[in-house]
Amino acid sequence: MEQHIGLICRGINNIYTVEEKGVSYLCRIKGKQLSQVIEEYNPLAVGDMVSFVPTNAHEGLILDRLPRRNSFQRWNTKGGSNQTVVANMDLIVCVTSADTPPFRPRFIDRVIACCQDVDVMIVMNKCDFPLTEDEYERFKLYKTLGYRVLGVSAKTGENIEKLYKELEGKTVAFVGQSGVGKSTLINCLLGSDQRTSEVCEKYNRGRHTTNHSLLISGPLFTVVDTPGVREIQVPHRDKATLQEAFIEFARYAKNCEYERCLHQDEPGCKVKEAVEEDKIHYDRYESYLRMLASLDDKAPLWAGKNDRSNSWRTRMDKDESQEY
Ligand SMILES: Nc1nc2c(ncn2[C@@H]2O[C@H](COP(=O)(O)OP(=O)(O)OP(=O)(O)O)[C@@H](O)[C@H]2O)c(=O)[nH]1
Ligand SMILES: [Zn+2]
Repeated sequence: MEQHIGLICRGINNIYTVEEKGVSYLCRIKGKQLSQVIEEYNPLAVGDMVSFVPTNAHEGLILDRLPRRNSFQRWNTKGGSNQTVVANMDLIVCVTSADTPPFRPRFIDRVIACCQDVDVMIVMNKCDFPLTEDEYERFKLYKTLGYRVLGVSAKTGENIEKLYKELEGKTVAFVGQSGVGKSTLINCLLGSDQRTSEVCEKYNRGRHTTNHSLLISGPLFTVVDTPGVREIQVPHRDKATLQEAFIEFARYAKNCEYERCLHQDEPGCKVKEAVEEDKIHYDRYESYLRMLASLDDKAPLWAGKNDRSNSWRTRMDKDESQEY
């Protein structure tokens, strides 16, 4: 059988929509498991390229996942493993909102830490609501740190044109807390209500909540709408790599006394010193420490830890809801 290469546009209950040259196939994984992927919550994510064989004009079987260029991963508490939300993007757009839900900078910090080798841009939606001075300062900090930031309103149309320009020619994923307006913004940018109408028809309800990722090809850019989450946790990984998500640490970290300093309580830590001297924003440091602590609780199920009890699960669930 002839092998084809396609792009995963959607995955629901182990059935994946794979697109090749404008033709869609509904595919399952051949043999139910991809041989090379064992340690992850989900073997495939939207944005993955796969090899597959069509079984008829509309269906097929997935054989392999092609190597990923990058990914956006989070910790899946229930599954006790890392979950890839989306792969192979040119840009992750972290959508936040000025109000309802309120601005949560630590959520943004975690989104940044969930990006593996992919650029992130921070978009503040619902700018028709005012920010407090403190919130504004904390938002502006991302710009100072070198991130692209933009305030927009899907409701009034403010800066939508500018956002459009940022996305042109790219494949991007919108991620963020539930209710910040990801789907509304996408509809606004694509000039359609593709996402909302599709879900409304299917479930026959007015207000929709995105419950699975979907890749939508627009005329000038491609966008993935991801399900909103109430909380997000950074994936399990080597603790020493977490500081890569805090770019302002680097210039101080290189002078820390210990080579693998985690900037907690180590003597001669220059990062901590910089925090004390207000050279690093205290809230960002606090954000870092919380994420670092959360890594202690994460031992992936696949790492051979079979001693985890129900009390462990309960603790994790509680931690997640208390993360702010
Ligand atoms: N005031 C105001 N409301 C907005 C704006 N953008 C979206 N909303 C409203 O915010 C609510 C949530 O919007 P959604 O687009 O469903 O949010 P979402 O981020 O896709 O939510 P999930 O699907 O749960 O992830 C809706 O009632 C929108 O009408 C905005 O710019 N200003
Ligand atoms: Zn240090």
